[in-house]
Order: sequence, then structure tokens, then C-alpha cells
Amino acid sequence: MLVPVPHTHPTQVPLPPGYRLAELDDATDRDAMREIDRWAFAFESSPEDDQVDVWALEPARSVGVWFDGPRGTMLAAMHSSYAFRVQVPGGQRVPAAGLTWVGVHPGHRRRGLSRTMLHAHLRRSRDRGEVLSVLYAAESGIYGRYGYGIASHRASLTLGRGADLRPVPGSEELLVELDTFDVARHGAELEQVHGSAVRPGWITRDTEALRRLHVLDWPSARKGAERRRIAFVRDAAGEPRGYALLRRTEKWSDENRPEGVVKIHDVLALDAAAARALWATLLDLDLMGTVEVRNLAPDDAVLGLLTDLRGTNRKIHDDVWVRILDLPAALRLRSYPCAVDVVLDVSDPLVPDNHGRWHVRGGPEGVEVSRTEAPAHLAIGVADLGSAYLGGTTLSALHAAGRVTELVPGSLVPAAAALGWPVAPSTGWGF
Ligand SMILES: CC(=O)SCCNC(=O)CCNC(=O)[C@H](O)C(C)(C)COP(=O)(O)OP(=O)(O)OC[C@H]1O[C@@H](n2cnc3c(N)ncnc32)[C@H](O)[C@@H]1OP(=O)(O)O
Repeated sequence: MLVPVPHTHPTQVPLPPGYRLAELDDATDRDAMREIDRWAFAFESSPEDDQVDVWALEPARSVGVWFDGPRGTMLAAMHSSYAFRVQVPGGQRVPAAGLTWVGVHPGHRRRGLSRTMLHAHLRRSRDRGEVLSVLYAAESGIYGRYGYGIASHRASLTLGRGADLRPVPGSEELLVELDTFDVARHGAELEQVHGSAVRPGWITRDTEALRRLHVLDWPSARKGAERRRIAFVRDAAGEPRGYALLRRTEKWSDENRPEGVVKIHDVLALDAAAARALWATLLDLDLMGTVEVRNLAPDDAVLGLLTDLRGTNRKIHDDVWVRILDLPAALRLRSYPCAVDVVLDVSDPLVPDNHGRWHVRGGPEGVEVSRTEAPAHLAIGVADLGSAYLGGTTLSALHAAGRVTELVPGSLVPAAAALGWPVAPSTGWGF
């Protein structure tokens, strides 16, 4: 079914002849969407994978570009989004469009298809009342031009077996239970723990399909590893206080020493004792030599528990990118750790409603955000404001890189303190 998507955005670039932007139907266009996904991301699924596959895209949120060519009509590009609620500093969960499945057939790339889709995405998300759009970027160079900035980071670590952890009172009384993961038996408790985390950038998986997708155990992805296991850490009443999804791979050295690898897909603990108990188990599994984890918050408890960080091969990667769609709402909905009184001159060529000078005034109890003609203290682009929004990247760091201009001397540091946040933003899972 082809529902034309109107081109009304002021900066809309017309598509080349033969191409049409249209809403995609979740049922009738599904095969074409899967085909574009395979072409764009260069993968093939096995018949065993297809049996466990989950369709998590949500109805009425996919838009594609059809090509009417000499050999008929084909889908040349698509994108979709999830209706997320993203936690912002202070704990509110704000409506956000989680952009996903952006893909252009390699035979139709660099003709502006993606640009046209992204402009439509920004407009449609705003029309739905979404305050932010968030994404994981396949490549760093794609999304800055649309006003997205890196708003959180994730850490990857490789730990040797038996890495020493500081003691935490109460951790010895907690029970760690290991089981083969089964979504029917473990899914609800896993999401209960996940949904209790207090951290900017945190995105709960609010549909059954997203919950299943997160724990999907692709047979082809095992590559000789065991099936997925789960470790739950529980208090004396049996309540889960943390979990880790993991799998082990057997490996032996030439001298027959055990050098197995534990790969952690997802790990979360709600307090220090739970983190200590969980990591003590993960770091002491028999026949394992190393433990690898790739999606920790940059201030995850394990970094403070380890007595020696050297040799952990710690790396930092970009996590979620944020695009502010409704600037006054976004700035009002987050909290501020201290008083703020600043005029920001925000440049946003794609969303004129965001563009211009904004007075942000208030403090921890709340802020007023209003348009103003008053001279600005700081000038910033909307992508850089997106980077600062969750509190993980300071305005000072952006200023040091020439990405914020201090127009009134002395205004940068107080504004940077007010837009910062004491808990590092992180999402911890990909979509
Ligand atoms: C949130 C997610 O889903 S991330 C997944 C993104 N998808 C992929 O990486 C899959 C493989 N790649 C693709 O499908 C496509 O090449 C896309 C989506 C990256 C780009 O689509 P295209 O239709 O070729 O892009 P389009 O022609 O609209 O280009 C718009 C601009 O982006 C630039 N651009 C396009 N791709 C890239 C890239 N990979 N890196 C840097 N810049 C890029 C173009 O040069 C152009 O620049 P300009 O503003 O200076 O003119």
C-alpha cells in the first residue's frame, strides 16, 4: 500500500525522477523491508535464524522510497522508528523516536534518498509530539548533518579471570543463581530489574517484541559458544537485584591450559552489594580465562570495584545520539543540579521552531524556557546541545573543542555546571 508522505519541510530536497517517498505497510511491505535491510547491512540469515526471528518494528512508523524503474517498482530505501520513552536527568521519561533500520539499497546510494527520509523522520516525529529522536549510528559521519550529537558513551572491558574486587558489606549474603536463559521464565524479572535503573539515557523496552529482540539467541551468532545463560543476583527474600546475560566458549592453549572466554551481552546491578556478588561470580567461572563486556556505562560499578584497572583494555565508544526536536519542552523536562540563568543562541537550520535565542532560568525545582531578544551568553548548534542534553558531555568540553562560543565572559562554567549531571548517561543496549 502506498501512502504518499507530503513534502512540507522548508529544507526538503526533492528526490530524483522515478523516486517516491511513501509510508510502508507493516504487513504487505514486510518482505521488501527485510530485503532492503539485508542489502544495506550486508548479512544473510540462516533458516534456523529465521525460525527465531522477531519483527519488532511498530506499525505506522516506517517510511521508504520506492523506485519506478524500467524493470518495475522496487523499494530502494527505508527507515523506521520505535516509540520510546527516554530517561532524562532527574528521572522523567520523555517521548522519543528511536530511529532504526535506516538503509538504502547500494544501487541507489548517494542520490539524496537518506536525506529525504531523515527530513521526513524529523517532521513526522515532531508531529507525533516526540521531544527527542535517538539512534545508534552505523558510522560517525552520517547523522551530525541532521542535528544529532553523541549524548552518551559506553565502555568495553576485557578482564582476566580472578580480577580482584574490593569488598562490599552485604554482598556475601546475596545469592547468585545461574540458569539457561528462557524468555518465558526469566524475561519478566530481567525487565523488572532493567526498568528500575535510574540513569539518563536509559531506554526501557516497552513492547513484547523489543523484549524478545533484546534476548534473541541467533543460532548463527553462537559460533561455537554455548547457548545463552543468565545469572541473577537475589536478596534474602529472593528479589532480583541484578542480572547478567552471558555465554561461554571453551578454549585450550597449546599447553592444554584452559583459556575459555565469557562474553557478557548485558549486565546490570541495582546496588553495590549486588554488583560485587555478580562480578565475583562472572570473574570466577571454571575453565574461563577472560571476561569480555562491551556495553557498560562509563561509570559502571565494576570500574570502582576493581582494585587494579590496568590491563583491562578499557575502550570508550559512542552510545546513543540525541536530536532535540522540541527544544523548550526538552529543556523543561530535564532537571538541573544547580541554579541556571543563561541565554543560549541555538542554531538549527532543519527545525526553525528550535532556532534562535532561548532564556533558560531556574534551578533544581524546575526551569522556565522562553524565547528572548536579550543578548546571548553562549552560542551552540543543535547537535552539540543534543550532546550536552543528557549531562554526559559538558559545555566546557564542547567549548574546548570550539563547538560552543562563550559570548559573555564568565558565563560558560556556571552554565556547564547546570547542564551537567552526576550520573553518566548510558543506554546499554542497541536497537
Ligand atoms: C540509525 C541507523 O539505522 S544507522 C544505519 C545506517 N545505515 C547503514 O549504514 C547501512 C549502509 N548505508 C546506507 O544504507 C546508506 O549509504 C546511508 C543510509 C548511510 C546513506 O544513504 P544515502 O541515500 O546514500 O545518503 P544521501 O545520498 O542522502 O547523503 C546525504 C549526505 O550524507 C552523506 N553520507 C551518506 N552516507 C554517508 C556515510 N556513510 N558517511 C558519511 N557521510 C555520508 C552524503 O555524502 C551526503 O552528504 P552532503 O550533505 O554533503 O551532500
